[in-house]
Amino acid sequence: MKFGVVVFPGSNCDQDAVDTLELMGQEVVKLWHKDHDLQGCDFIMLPGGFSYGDYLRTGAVARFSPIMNEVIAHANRGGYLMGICNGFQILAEARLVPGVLLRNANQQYVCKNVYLTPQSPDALLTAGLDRPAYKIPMAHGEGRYFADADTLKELNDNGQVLFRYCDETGAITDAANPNGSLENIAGVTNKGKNVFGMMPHPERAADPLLGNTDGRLILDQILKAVLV
Ligand SMILES: NC(=O)CC[C@H](N)C(=O)O
Repeated sequence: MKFGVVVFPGSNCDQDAVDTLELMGQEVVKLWHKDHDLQGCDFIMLPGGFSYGDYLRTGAVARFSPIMNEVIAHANRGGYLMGICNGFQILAEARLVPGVLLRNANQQYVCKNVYLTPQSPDALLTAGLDRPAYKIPMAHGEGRYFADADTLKELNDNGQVLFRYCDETGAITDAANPNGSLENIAGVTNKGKNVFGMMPHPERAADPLLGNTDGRLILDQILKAVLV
């Protein structure tokens, strides 16, 4: 599987994503936001950062970058696409996943480790995860997931919630919700389950040198797509 990591002006987790995917033994190229060529990549990753300085709303400008035409076409063809943090914000702005990311409830940028419990029984990213909780770092100011009641019902009914914030035992509590996200939602997928968005950063917890490899356990799930 060939991976492409899109670089927008203001991306700052693109190299973390590349390093992690290389650590996982994958072929990976960077894709410049002004290009129109996905270079034959099977899996596109939108990395974290502050694309276009987070002006207007996070992800609102990047969503109109030239390469997004091809990224959207790729997703609409059923191609795999994942957005992490700012990448998730861009996916939401592009309406490739349901819902929006609002300013954190405490109005602050929050940077800390959180626990995530996998929810979707049949999404590529979560179906094979068997632990109650994974420790993953988060770092954002606009990560409060929100969707209207109908959308929320649809997400729950279709198994489109990927992760919820929880405590270290996997219990989904208000105290474990770091940003006021609706129903502790930390990540969602689209109806076709080929587009994944999550706020915390698995790629920052994937190298043993960094002392936490829970993120690697999550990202390894992607590789199952090559085996089927
Ligand atoms: N690490 C990130 O991608 C977070 C930055 C993001 N633009 C924010 O909400 O603050």
